[in-house]
Parts: sequence; structure tokens; C-alpha cells
Amino acid sequence: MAKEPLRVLVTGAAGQIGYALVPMIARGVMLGADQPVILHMLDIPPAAEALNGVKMELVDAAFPLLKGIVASTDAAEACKGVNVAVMVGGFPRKEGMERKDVMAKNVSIYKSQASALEQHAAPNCKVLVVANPANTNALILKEFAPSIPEKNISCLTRLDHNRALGQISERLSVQVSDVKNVIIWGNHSSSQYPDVNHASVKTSSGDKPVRELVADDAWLNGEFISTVQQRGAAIIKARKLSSALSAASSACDHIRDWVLGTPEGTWVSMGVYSDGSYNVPAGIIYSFPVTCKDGEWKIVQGLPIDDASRQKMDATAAELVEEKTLAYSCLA
Ligand SMILES: NC(=O)C1=CN([C@@H]2O[C@H](COP(=O)(O)OP(=O)(O)OC[C@H]3O[C@@H](n4cnc5c(N)ncnc54)[C@H](O)[C@@H]3O)[C@@H](O)[C@H]2O)C=CC1
Ligand SMILES: O=C([O-])CC(=O)C(=O)O
Repeated sequence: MAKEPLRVLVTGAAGQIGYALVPMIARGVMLGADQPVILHMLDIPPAAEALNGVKMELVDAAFPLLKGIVASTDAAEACKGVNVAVMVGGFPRKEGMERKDVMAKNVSIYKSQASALEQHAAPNCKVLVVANPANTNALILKEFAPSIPEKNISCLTRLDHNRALGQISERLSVQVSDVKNVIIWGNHSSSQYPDVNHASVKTSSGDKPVRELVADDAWLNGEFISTVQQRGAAIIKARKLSSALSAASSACDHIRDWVLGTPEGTWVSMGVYSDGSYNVPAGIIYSFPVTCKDGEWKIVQGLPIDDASRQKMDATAAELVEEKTLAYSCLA
């Protein structure tokens, strides 16, 4: 029997990630090739005409799984009954703006959209925040939507995770699909810690540790980490625009694994509300290694952490604690 359609909200749908993301969702990349969807797209009034253009293109593409489109500049209407919410809408940094100015704009957007989701989304709606500062926007959304369970609110660090897989695959000339279990710890910012200490590569003689195969700790502890940390900036330099297709694809990976489960023996990175695991301060949204089953994520426990990793994990946590304080001062 055909499945009932799921309603998927994309905010900032007239922007560049939105433009890459909505056709992926309508093709079944996010929720599966047998899962019909109704797309809800939200943007702000100045983008209404562009949003309507995206809607026209979705109609023209005649996606068999796409059972309806809601395109709106009204948050309450856009959030109505949504099962999945991908929050891409936000205010990008403009020339001359301080970090605090960007933070102020975005946290107030996430505060008001928290209320719209809380009041209008379907019960058990899963929320993924993509817009920067992604971890702190997700935290604000969580704080101002107290009736949404905290386990349902996450932020995107899967792009960083996929970037780390990509770098290892290039370095070893192996298929990216044979590399697994890298970890992104912390913030989706240049303080993040891409960790390969538990990562492995599938070979003809079984899984082998990435450290053993690369056999170059100086590269793994230096250039590899900074390349992943700085990849967003490198894309902006090359394209004069920030990552869009890779961000959209990673957002699909994030939701797909969360809803449909991670493969046996594989974990992924998700920004989730810290419960104090690995001595990360509770009360921030921090990227951890997680496995997913039956629509629930669980932090992978018990991984040994060496001193060098500890320092990097603590530094990115400290940045998130500072961002939290800054965000609250913007809302005061
Ligand atoms: N977490 C991650 O891995 C990544 C995050 N990003 C972030 O994603 C966000 C979106 O990036 P792009 O699509 O390239 O930006 P964009 O500027 O092309 O699109 C943003 C869209 O959001 C809309 N918007 C602004 N305020 C809104 C509101 N209150 N409600 C609904 N929509 C609103 C804008 O009108 C625009 O259409 C940025 O914050 C960017 O920094 C980008 C790449 C990766
Ligand atoms: O750096 C940016 O503004 C875009 C971003 O988050 C990324 O590409 O990781």
C-alpha cells in the first residue's frame, strides 16, 4: 500500500541551499524512494516572487513523489502539520557586520520560528537547523520551543563529516563509501574537531584503521584537520558563494539516517543537545558521533579520547558556551 505523504518544511527555500535541496527532497533522496512528500517552503516577503518561481519549477519538474506544495511568507502557515523541518533561512553576514550583529539577527529569527514550530508542527516533528551559527540557532530554537522534545532538535555537522570522509578518500585513493566512522566534535565553525582516531577503511582484507593506512600523523593532525575546518571558507573563495549542493546533500543524509537508521557498525556526526557525554558541558548543541535506529539518535559511548583530542574537544565546547552567552545577550 502507498505510504501517506510526509510534510517537509524548508525555510529560506528561495535561497541557494533551498534551490538545491527542494528537488532532492522531491526525488526521495531525503526520505526514501517510496515516501511521498508535501513540500512546505518558507521565505520572507522580499523573496516571495523568487519563492513562487521555485514553486513553478517544482511543478514543471513533475516529480512523481511530490504530492503538494505550500509556498508561503507566513511562518504559521508554512509550519502547519510538518513532520520534518529543515531550517535554512537566515541572515547572511554582510560587509562591515560584526559577528554579534549576525548573531543578533539570526537568534531573533530562530526565537520566533521556535514558537511557530511549537504551535503548528506535527507532534514529534524532527528539526534540523542548517543556518549559521547552526549550533546556537538550534539551541535558541530548543530554548524557545519547550514543548518540542530536545531529542527532536539538531543541527547540521554532517557536511563537515562528509568533508572529512572526502579528504581521507582522496588521500588514500579509495572509494568514499569505503571510509567510515570519522567524527566531527563540537561547533560547525572553524573550531570544530575532525577526529580520525576511530575511523576505518574497508579493504579486501577487512577494515583497517585510517591512521595505519595514511601512515602520516603530521598530515592527519595538521593539514587534514585545517582543510576540513576551513573548507567552507575555501568554497566561498572559489565560488564567491557558500557551499550549497554539498550542504543540501548532507542535510538529506542527516535526515535520512535519523529517520531510516544508520547502517550496522557505522556512526555519523550530528549536532545534538549535550547530556554531558564525554565531559562536554550539558546545555549546548554539540556535534557528537551518533547511531540512529527507529527514528532516534544515540550518542556513541565509550570511545577512548587522548589528550590532544581532549584539548580540541574542550576548545570547541568553550566557543559554544561563549556563543550561548552572546546569543542570550542579543535577546536581552
Ligand atoms: N551548517 C552547514 O553545514 C551550512 C550552513 N550554511 C548556512 O545556511 C544558511 C543559508 O545559506 P544559503 O542558502 O547559501 O543563503 P541564501 O542567502 O542564499 O539563502 C537564505 C534564504 O533565507 C531567507 N531568509 C532570511 N530570513 C528568513 C526568515 N526569517 N525566514 C525564512 N527565510 C528567511 C532569505 O530570504 C534567503 O532566501 C546560511 O546561514 C549559511 O551560512 C551554509 C552552508 C553549510
Ligand atoms: O562558511 C559558511 O558560511 C558556509 C558554511 O557553513 C560551510 O560551508 O560550512
